[in-house]
Amino acid sequence: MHGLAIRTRGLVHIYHVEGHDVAALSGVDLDVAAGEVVGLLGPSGSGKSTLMSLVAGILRPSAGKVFVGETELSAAQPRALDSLRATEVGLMLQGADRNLIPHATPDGNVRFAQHKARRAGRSLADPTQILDDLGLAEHADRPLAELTPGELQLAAVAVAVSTRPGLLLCDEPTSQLDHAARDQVLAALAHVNRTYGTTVVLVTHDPDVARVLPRTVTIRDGRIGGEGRSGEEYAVVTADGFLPLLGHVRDRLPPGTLVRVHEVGDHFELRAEEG
Ligand SMILES: Nc1ncnc2c1ncn2[C@@H]1O[C@H](COP(=O)(O)OP(=O)(O)OP(=O)(O)O)[C@@H](O)[C@H]1O
Repeated sequence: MHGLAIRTRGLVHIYHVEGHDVAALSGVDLDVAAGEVVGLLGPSGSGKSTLMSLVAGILRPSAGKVFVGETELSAAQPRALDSLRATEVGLMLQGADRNLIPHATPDGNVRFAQHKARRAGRSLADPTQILDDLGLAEHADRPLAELTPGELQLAAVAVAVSTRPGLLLCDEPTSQLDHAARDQVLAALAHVNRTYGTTVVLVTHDPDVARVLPRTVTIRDGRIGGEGRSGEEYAVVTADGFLPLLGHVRDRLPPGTLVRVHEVGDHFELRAEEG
């Protein structure tokens, strides 16, 4: 069991595009424990993919810190980031085909994905075993063109976990799949988490997927806008003491509203000033 924890502090990312800046993340404090399964939710453009790329070490933050396990990615040398990506962090991009070599079989894909780690002297699970674990034993040697979308996504999971990473990041792993295939992919991710202790973070837009996850984190406008625990929504106090309002409350308390915070026994009440 060797899951990796994630910790981000004051994470900011700004893209510079044709002379102007786009702030994709504006201060994200996120803790994911080793061995957790967490869903990242949020509207299109809220910063989910940017956060995944920062945690994967593909992008460097404009400010703030990202830790994966003991490694501070924001301060790591390019070579250390390369090695982390080749062995410790598995990344599944959106769309199975972006994670697979088209002319190789599932078995060939897993072998190729293991190549760098094997050359570095790591002892790795046999590709047959990995594909068997994910229910792809019968398809190991078939051309990808003969596989269903669900089987292709399972092959992408096999590739992403081929070096037994401590952290698996998946960008919309169940989009464009029918319900049966979606459930198979979720079961495969749960299996990887349970069996290897891998920490799993997945981006999803599917409310049915969000509902079955033990924890969800919602990104809104480049910040953590709320968290869900088994379907219940919570606001989260940030490291610097801000409390983002959840959607429906936000609609009723426009910017500039004066709010009193009353301590009433063991709980707090928010009271908006009239007028
Ligand atoms: N390579 C880039 N160059 C410039 N701006 C970008 C780039 N990637 C993302 N952005 C901008 O950063 C913001 C956050 O984008 P990001 O892709 O992280 O959001 P997202 O929540 O993953 O969206 P989606 O659900 O549509 O994938 C958006 O305003 C987006 O336009």
